[in-house]
Amino acid sequence: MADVTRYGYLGPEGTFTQMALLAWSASHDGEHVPFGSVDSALEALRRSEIDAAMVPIENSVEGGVSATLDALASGDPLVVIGEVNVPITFVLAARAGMPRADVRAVGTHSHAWAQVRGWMDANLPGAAYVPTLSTAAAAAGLSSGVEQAYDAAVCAPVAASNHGLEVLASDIGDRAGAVTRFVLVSRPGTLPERTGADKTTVMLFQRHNRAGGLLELLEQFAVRGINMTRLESRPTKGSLGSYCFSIDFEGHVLDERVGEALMGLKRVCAEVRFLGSYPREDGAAVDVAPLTTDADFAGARDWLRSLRGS
Ligand SMILES: O=C(O)C(=O)Cc1ccccc1
Repeated sequence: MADVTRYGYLGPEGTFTQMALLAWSASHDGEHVPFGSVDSALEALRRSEIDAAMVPIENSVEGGVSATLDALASGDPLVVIGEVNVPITFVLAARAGMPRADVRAVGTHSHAWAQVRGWMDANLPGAAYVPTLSTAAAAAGLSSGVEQAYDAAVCAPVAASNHGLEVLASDIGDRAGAVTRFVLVSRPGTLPERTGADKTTVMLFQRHNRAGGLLELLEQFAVRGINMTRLESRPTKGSLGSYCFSIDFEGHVLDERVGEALMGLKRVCAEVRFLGSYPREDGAAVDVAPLTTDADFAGARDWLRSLRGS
């Protein structure tokens, strides 16, 4: 019997991360294994207990998901092999019979809370926020029969119905059209094919904190016509004021211009963590700038070789 791919995800059932994995598995078979946190899923992946893990990486309202960016920045290397964008809608749910006006504390994931704060201020001012490991964990807590520190949950509609909760308000996100981007992470050794519509993710550690230091990193992309799609700084956690940069950019490690940019970064950075090249979910082909095609780079390399007589 062929081995079954084991996909971990931030669970339990009913999380937005599970929705991303279900979207992925429409075209990829496998077994789905829930984990209580992003860290525990990625650690299980590092220990080879699962083959890949679906985790949230950024959303259109709150920006980067620090737990994921930090877990990818240290520890044994992992690589992104795919991405899934999920439209997010939140409901406020509680045990049957709980009047909305009586809600005193709301349990949810920090990223969900950040996206409904405006609605909460306007509709339940004074309600306390109780952080939970995921939106679905907040819903599960209410139906568990165990006393919770909150009396309502912000979660996906499916999590409310899975747990027999009553929806007190729908579509409570502050921004219509909010989208979260999830990535499927695996161990190095799996390099998805180049499609011409790819992204690459890296984590860059600066050698020196000095004037123009960040510019020195960014110009490695600019001079090779590479467009960045996400740039975030994260503390290295070594000392106050010391940062590393998490960057997504268009292109695949097999593209000549990307290879040259990575070599430039390797020269000027203290450390370059390659976090994978993978197809864009939207399939939008990279717009290759003039004079940065594979042929342009190969031509220049052949010319140098001829000067060197090799
Ligand atoms: O808690 C969840 O359901 C998650 O999958 C994490 C999350 C939370 C809020 C928005 C997007 C993802």
